[in-house]
Amino acid sequence: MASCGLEAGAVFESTSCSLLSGRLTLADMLPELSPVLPTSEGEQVSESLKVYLRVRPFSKAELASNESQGCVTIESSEIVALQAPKDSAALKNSEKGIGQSMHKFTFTQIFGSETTQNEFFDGTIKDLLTAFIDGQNALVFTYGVTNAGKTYTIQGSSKDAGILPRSLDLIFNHINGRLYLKNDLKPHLSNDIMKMDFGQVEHEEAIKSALLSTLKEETDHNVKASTNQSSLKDISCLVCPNNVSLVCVAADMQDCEDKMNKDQEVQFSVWMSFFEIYNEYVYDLLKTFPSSKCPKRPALRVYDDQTGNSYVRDLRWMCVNSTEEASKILKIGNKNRSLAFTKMNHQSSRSHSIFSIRLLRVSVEDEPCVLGVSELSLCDLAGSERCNRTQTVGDRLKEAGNINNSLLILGKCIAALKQTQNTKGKHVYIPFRESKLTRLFQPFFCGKGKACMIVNINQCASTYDETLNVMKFSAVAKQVVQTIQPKAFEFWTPKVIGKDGKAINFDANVSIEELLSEENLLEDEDEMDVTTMSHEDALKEVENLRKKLSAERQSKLVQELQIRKEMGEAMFQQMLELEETWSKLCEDEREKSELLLEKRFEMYRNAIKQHAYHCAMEEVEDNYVPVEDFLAEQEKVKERDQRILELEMTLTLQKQSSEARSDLHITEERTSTELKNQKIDGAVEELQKQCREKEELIKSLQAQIKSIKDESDQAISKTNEENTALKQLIILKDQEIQGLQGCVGHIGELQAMVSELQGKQNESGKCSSLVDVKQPKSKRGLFSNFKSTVTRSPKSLKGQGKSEEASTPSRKQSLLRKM
Ligand SMILES: Nc1ncnc2c1ncn2[C@@H]1O[C@H](COP(=O)(O)OP(=O)(O)OP(=O)(O)O)[C@@H](O)[C@H]1O
Repeated sequence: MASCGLEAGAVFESTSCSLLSGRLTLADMLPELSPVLPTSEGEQVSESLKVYLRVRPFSKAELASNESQGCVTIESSEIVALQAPKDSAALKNSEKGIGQSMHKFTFTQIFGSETTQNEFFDGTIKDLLTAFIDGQNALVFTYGVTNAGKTYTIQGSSKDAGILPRSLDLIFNHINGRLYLKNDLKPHLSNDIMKMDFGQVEHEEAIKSALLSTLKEETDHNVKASTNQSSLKDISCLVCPNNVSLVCVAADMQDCEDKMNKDQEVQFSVWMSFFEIYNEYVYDLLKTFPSSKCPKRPALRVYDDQTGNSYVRDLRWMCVNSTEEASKILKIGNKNRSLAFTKMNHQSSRSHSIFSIRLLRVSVEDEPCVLGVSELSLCDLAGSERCNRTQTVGDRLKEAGNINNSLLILGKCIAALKQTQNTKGKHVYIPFRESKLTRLFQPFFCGKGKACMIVNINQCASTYDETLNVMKFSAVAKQVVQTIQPKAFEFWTPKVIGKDGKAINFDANVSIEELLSEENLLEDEDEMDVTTMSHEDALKEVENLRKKLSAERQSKLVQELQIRKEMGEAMFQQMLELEETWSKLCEDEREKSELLLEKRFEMYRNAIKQHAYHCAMEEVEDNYVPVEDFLAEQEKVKERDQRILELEMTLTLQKQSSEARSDLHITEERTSTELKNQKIDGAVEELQKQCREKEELIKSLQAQIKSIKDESDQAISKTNEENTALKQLIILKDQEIQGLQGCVGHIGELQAMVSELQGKQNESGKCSSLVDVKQPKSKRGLFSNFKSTVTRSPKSLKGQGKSEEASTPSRKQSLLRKM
């Protein structure tokens, strides 16, 4: 077997040079690949990029909010029509005469809203999977606005699995008992294989067990149940009772199966990786999430290998032995994905997630030998969206910016690829390296494998404009013709890396295992020597190894410096070229614009001259007079001038005589004015005198008013004081009256008692009658007088004067004493 890996590397090295120059075209790359490819079995195939459309059904909420306005009509299995709804920018533009309100697009195949996951899988990537199992690389990516059903298409729901779990199931069904269980061959870099020793295999197993243990026991059951019963319920139709894949019933797969059966010594090793590109950083989704102490996820870097192909460095590749195991790992990866709640999708993918499967075909006829490796990548792109529609702010806004940027670059690459086809032979810059996503997609678009695009759309009127953009993008993508290099396992043997990281070269007659075992033997010998070595020898050996290491490091450093220098020189050269081109362009432009300016000046100058000439001519025409008329007019003017002179002289004479007369008149007027002024002065003096007298009178009157006012103020304050005293007196009197009124009530009672006693006296005897009669008389008189006093109104009391007031308290006291 030839060491095709190295040859392929050599081919791609020239490609990487093209990349350095920044001008990479399909036309550049593909012919260079052809010499290493066989022409008999595998000729390069050119076909249009397959673009499938899937239309998502309306949700209940969308139907309720009048989103269904008949925007999307599937006319046939390949043609779909889009009609702009009211309020959409497309309709408004078409009303203004920009663009149309109706668009038609063709796709490889269109799947309506009623399409099941199974039908979709069968109609799209099943053939691609056949090629993948057969050794072909493949890329499937979904594209569409947010909430269009991309994740649903790739992963599906717990009840209805998407294309990814179905693909896994199909692959494992196909392998069906031909799994390479040693698991000591691991994918390395972009297309190589690493041979692992027992310890490394055990380490890999431990990592897998640790990862799987993060799913709880309970979850494990659920995954098993859902994978086996629910999610793979539909897939079960793919699997026969005797566990033979139904997919292989297809003619081509049957061929493949026959081929495999012929070669029962071929086994498969399945490896998977899962990572996301979030805000232009690559994160491994299969590495356990960091603790709360260290919440930052470590980002991975994208590198190019010797062949010029990009790969994610330190990405975790996991060996999987069954669909169940793969589903669990997928579930763990999904948990680590960057999802967020947006206005349009409660579980919106904020990153591009790439799930890759590498299938290693291992021949175990005599000794294990890697025949080939193929890769299937399924990419769930983040939604293309307008920031304001999803109401994005803060982190969401940043995410949207990065998402839109990488999708924009993807669009540019696809447009450039299409342009490459139209301008054969011409260099077209394809900006693959401007985003991580396109950098990793590059090999698939450049012949390394088949790419297939799934466009997801919803039918909502509110997202019509974005959907239209997606459709326009897919229309361009559909025109891209892929030139796929035939890469059957037999023709593309990967480079096998030994334990020391160096490539193991082997010829067709020596199996890889033999080579590796030879190397291991040597290593074993070394190891044995070490254990039996004396202390001095061991130290010497260590010293030896240290020297080797430093020499190795130095050579690597020199290599790196060389590469850097070359790259620097290449870039410098490129920059010089660019500068030269630009300065030439600038010079040309300057000359052109100077010429143009000169021409314009000349034009303006001529125009101004002509204008001035025309004006002058018009003026001459307007003012044209015959010579005779002109002379006659001049005569008239002369006569007029003479006449004016005469008149002026007459006027001067008249002025002089009138001035003499006016001088006399002025002298007379002055005399009379002086007399008048004297009279006025006398009158003024008299008036001033009168004014002074009046002012004095006013002053004396003001003094009188002031004194009167003072007096009246005094009187008022006196009266106020008297009033206050009187009011206090009234209050006292009122209090007295109230006291007396209380006494009156008591007196009434006493009177009643007296009259009762009188009655008793009258009855008791005549002898005491004289004494009894005298006493009541005097008492009655006193009380009646007292009563009349107290019942008198306070007003009448006030009227009695101050003398009475003074005697009141003493009277009151005497009364009370009597009582
Ligand atoms: N064909 C379909 N049938 C039924 N439901 C669907 C279908 N496609 C999508 N859905 C549903 O629509 C919703 C949005 O789908 P999904 O999350 O896959 O969108 P998305 O395009 O991945 O969005 P984002 O880009 O924001 O992640 C989900 O609730 C999903 O279950």
